[in-house]
Amino acid sequence: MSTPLKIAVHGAAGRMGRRVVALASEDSALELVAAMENDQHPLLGQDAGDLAGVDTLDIALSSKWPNDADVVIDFSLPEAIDRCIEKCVLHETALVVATTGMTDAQVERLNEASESIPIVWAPSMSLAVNLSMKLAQQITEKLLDVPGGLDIEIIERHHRYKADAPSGTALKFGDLIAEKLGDDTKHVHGREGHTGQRTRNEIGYHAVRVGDNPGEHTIVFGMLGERIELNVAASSRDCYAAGALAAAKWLSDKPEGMYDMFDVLEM
Ligand SMILES: NC(=O)C1=CN([C@@H]2O[C@H](COP(=O)(O)OP(=O)(O)OC[C@H]3O[C@@H](n4cnc5c(N)ncnc54)[C@H](OP(=O)(O)O)[C@@H]3O)[C@@H](O)[C@H]2O)C=CC1
Ligand SMILES: O=C(O)C1=N[C@H](C(=O)O)C[C@H](O)C1
Repeated sequence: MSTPLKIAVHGAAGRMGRRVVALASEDSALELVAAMENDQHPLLGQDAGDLAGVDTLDIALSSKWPNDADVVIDFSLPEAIDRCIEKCVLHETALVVATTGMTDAQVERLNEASESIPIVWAPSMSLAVNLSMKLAQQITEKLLDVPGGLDIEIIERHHRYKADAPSGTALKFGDLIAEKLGDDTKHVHGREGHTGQRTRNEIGYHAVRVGDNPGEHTIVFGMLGERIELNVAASSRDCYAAGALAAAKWLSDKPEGMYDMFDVLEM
């Protein structure tokens, strides 16, 4: 039997962090070596397994950075990401970044970090979402010159607690579709008032926040006379947690560089 991969979870007491800890605890190829949170977190000191609703793992929630992790999996907040990047570079630890809503400056720092450590960065770790992204590109390509023109709108739905809008996934859907539409694509966020007619080259984004929805994206391809709606919806957070763990395993033998879930899933 080979040695388990040592993983640390950053944001371990969060909604996603707890699911990553829970799924990792069931996987003999993985060993949780640290569960990190901010230094003011009220649950510091509690066992990560207990918090995740699985067996006690003897790993206390802590703000201390581990020095024995092979891969850090980050599901935290933009406020927390800078320290995470710094520490991974310092300890030469591979990093899976799932956090969304980062600033351009943070993305730049992440790219710089990828010159010295391997990083997987994706706004959605879900297999179905990443597959849908490829399908959205194919549909766009096929419909580009449809008579009467093509209108693309992205509707995302998430739980009421989500802090960023639109979702990182919606933005990535938009960027990938824009690659097919052309350089003059305009990204339009919501509409209100006397907007005038829709222009040909825009992608509209609409963020819905309702109840406990773990994440749903609908890409509407509207034409004159018919429409396609590509819908991908999570029924639990485990699709993201499982994807992040697969990314950690995939990343463990990779050289420094920036990778995404298309690389992990070989799409
Ligand atoms: N790529 C993907 O597949 C997915 C990405 N996400 C993204 O992951 C992120 C987390 O989502 P979710 O779990 O729902 O959010 P939560 O708010 O439940 O979890 C974030 C956790 O990070 C903690 N945190 C805050 N500051 C720090 C710090 N300095 N160091 C360590 N941890 C810290 C928070 O603590 P506190 O409560 O004290 O603030 C909280 O426990 C979001 O950006 C979300 O969009 C979510 C799902 C899938
Ligand atoms: O905050 C969430 O919950 C999610 N965030 C990610 C995003 O912003 O794209 C991924 C997923 O949709 C769930």
